[in-house]
Amino acid sequence: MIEFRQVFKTYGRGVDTLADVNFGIAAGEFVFVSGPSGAGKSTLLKLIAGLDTPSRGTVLVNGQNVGRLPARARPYLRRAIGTILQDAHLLDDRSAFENVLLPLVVTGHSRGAAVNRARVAIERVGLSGKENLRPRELSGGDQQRLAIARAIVNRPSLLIADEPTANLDRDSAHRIAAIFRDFNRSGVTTLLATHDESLIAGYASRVLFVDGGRVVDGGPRTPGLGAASAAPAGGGFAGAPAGAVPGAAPAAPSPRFDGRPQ
Ligand SMILES: Nc1ncnc2c1ncn2[C@@H]1O[C@H](COP(=O)(O)OP(=O)(O)OP(=O)(O)O)[C@@H](O)[C@H]1O
Repeated sequence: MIEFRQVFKTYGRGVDTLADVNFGIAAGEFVFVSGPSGAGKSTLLKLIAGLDTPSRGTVLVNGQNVGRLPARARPYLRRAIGTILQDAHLLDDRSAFENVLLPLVVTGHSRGAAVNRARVAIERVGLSGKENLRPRELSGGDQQRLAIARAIVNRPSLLIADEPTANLDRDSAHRIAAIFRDFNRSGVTTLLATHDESLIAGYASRVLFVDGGRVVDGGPRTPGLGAASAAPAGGGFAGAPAGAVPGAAPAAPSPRFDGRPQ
């Protein structure tokens, strides 16, 4: 589902934030992206989400070269990927419910269908009863739940979250991680960037370590969670040496992002 081939990312004339990065993630995997502050975890996620482009190399998502997508195709990519960035950008002049509704309105759903979907999303993240509160009236954990509901309301096949448990106490962090695990079990490929070793330790799943511009594939601890059973253990790249170019990831049926028929 995701493949990095000899990817470099350099900001300005500085050092390479990412240098010769190669890995693959199969549909259905649950993967942590770990590494020290400033290592390039956010950069990695932004390249996948099409929010930034590589300086060199190829980033493929569902077989499509994200860096080369024409501007008109980018909205389709964004809809297929639920993205939760560090700054959630929740809209404080709207209720929690309206925050979740908005992506559906933008994608042209009828009001009735949008309301139904938003209700389901709110329920799945455990925010029922808090729909009418403004984001600032929610706890940090509930704000993360809201950001997740907004990210999944368009039913993406891929969910990417950048430090979704930062600033949360341990219990809240683990409850948020459990929400991601549940989405993964329902078939959504999930990538979580985190510093939190205790979070990673609680899940027997694959870890990509980002450090010094390189990405080292920690491989799977055990076969992936939930829907990962649809993919080979570790997404087919188990045991690959760090930096090895993986084989083609098993392709999952997926929408094209360029709006053309499949
Ligand atoms: N838009 C940008 N312009 C210039 N430099 C950038 C930009 N985005 C990231 N960087 C630099 O790239 C490096 C990696 O940043 P990135 O945010 O990807 O790291 P991170 O691992 O996510 O860090 P953290 O865990 O602290 O969020 C840093 O040195 C950062 O200053």
